[in-house]
Amino acid sequence: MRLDIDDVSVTLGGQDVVAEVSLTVSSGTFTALVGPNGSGKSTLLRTVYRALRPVSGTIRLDGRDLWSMPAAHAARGVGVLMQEQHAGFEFTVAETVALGRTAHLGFFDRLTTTDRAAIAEALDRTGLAPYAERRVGGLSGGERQRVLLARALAGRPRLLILDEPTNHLDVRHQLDILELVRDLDVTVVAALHSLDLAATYADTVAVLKEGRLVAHGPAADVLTPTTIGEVFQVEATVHGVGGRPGFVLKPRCLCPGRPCHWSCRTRPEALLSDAH
Ligand SMILES: Nc1ncnc2c1ncn2[C@@H]1O[C@H](COP(=O)(O)OP(=O)(O)OP(=O)(O)O)[C@@H](O)[C@H]1O
Repeated sequence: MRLDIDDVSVTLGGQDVVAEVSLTVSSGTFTALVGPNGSGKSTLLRTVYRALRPVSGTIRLDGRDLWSMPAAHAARGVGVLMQEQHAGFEFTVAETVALGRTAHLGFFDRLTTTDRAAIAEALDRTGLAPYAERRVGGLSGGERQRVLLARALAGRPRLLILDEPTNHLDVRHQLDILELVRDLDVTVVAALHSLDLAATYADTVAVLKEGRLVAHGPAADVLTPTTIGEVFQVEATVHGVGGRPGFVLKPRCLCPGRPCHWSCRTRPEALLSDAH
């Protein structure tokens, strides 16, 4: 599924949280969304799965306007793994993953053979088949994250929206989840904090700063020391890893000659005050 975000802006609490973002994600490709805390990544993703309506701009899925199509139709095509999403602790893993079929069912419909096959496939892909009858409440944070991914996959989406999918996961499971996602035959847009993971797994990287898209393209073109430095306020050294960039980062200190202070990085204006 091709995703076209065209000139999208979102205002929340009187602030422009996303401003005039245009981004095209080709069918079957993986785009990583990176940017500092509060740069608008989650907000932009929320507009793509119809949790938030932009104040202006359009979002199209395979050329069709997202907000003109029936909600159920949009939900069938788009799988979502949100940040800090709650999985009902009292449900079993299989029951939770089955909820991923909701958009395909009528109100009183029972699960069909197709639904059951999709659920089994999602459990299998995420390595959760042996956990199917366990209660979600008894799982670790990382295992719960995989359950939520399985739930998203059970809907057999053509576009997968992931907001920090590697949260709570150990390094091995971070790699596993991104390998899995990359190898799916779906379009993926994932907010990631790790530049290394973004560079390793994404076909393209989109960089947000203060709600604006400042760069989009292959990681090697986009994640340069200059761009990383300007966007994240860090000193970046970029080195090649198997044709993909890898990064060594250290804080950029703006208070030369004095011991560096947290506020120099978070509030440069504090440098001017006596309090610093
Ligand atoms: N309902 C709201 N009202 C006012 N401001 C909001 C609201 N929701 C989000 N914001 C603000 O919008 C900005 C962008 O938030 P968003 O969650 O999209 O950022 P993010 O890039 O995903 O951040 P993080 O990396 O910390 O998850 C933040 O400054 C946030 O405080």
